[in-house]
Amino acid sequence: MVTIAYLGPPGTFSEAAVRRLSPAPDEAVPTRSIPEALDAVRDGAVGAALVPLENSLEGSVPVTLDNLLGGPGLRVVGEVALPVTFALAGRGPLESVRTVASHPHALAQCRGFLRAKLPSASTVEVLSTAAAAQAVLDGTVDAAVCAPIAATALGIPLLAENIGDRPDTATRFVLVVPADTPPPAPTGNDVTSLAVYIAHDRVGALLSVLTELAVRGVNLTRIESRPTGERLGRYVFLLDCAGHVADSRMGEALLGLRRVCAEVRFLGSYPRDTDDPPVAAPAGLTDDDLHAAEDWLRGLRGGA
Ligand SMILES: O=C(O)C(=O)Cc1ccccc1
Repeated sequence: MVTIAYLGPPGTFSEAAVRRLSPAPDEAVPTRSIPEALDAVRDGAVGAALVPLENSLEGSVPVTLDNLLGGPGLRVVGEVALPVTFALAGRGPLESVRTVASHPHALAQCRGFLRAKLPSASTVEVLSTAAAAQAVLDGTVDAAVCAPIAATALGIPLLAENIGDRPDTATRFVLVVPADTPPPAPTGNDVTSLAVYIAHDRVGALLSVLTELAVRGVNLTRIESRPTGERLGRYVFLLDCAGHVADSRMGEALLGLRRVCAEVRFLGSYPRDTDDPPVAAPAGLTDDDLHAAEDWLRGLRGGA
């Protein structure tokens, strides 16, 4: 039985994402914070953690990225893309709300509503959307931005529904396990996540990273930088590349990156949670083209 830690308490979007993996009820373990969920994997207290990584509107969840990069011993083996809709829950009426609590990412995605409808309310950042609903129940804040189900479970009235700045946002969660776990088998629609430390004293260092991928026909699906924390001007680049470490093209690209970067950390290869097919490799850059070229070279060298 693999137990999965998630950002609790029950009623968070993280719990909804965990349920998509269908663990038995006692196999999903709520934690107070995202670092606690990841540390529970490092300590061996649970077999895996499912943590939010990025949102289609607000971008990355820095605490997840920084914890994955800052600490050793973790690997990504899966993802869940979850549509999220936000409600305002609290004791009404709406005009009497003075304080609104939620997870920072949820508050950020409802900025338009909060500015328009509650311009003089103060926002209070808490560890999760369900913790915000609990704070309403405890009487420490007037309202929470949370999933409708979190409010209903606690018997808190909904003051407004679908309050996100866009109706169609999705959050991407990643399934994280101990680093000595081998990657799952390739499916043909996979993603490989890397942390790349460029050679800072080289002009064009980032361009050479992108070139190593492009010339091998590896499609970059996400790139962002985070400060390394060493000093101003030092960044690590987080790349998501379409493909699996077992694919020939990806292997070639990794060999290239290893040669031009100060450090390359492999964070994992795992199936994409999408119905969209992968972008096809350009002509001449498929794995078959690569194998044909390898055969040709072997022939030149007098091999079989
Ligand atoms: O607080 C939650 O419910 C979470 O799971 C984190 C989160 C917050 C906002 C959008 C998606 C996930």
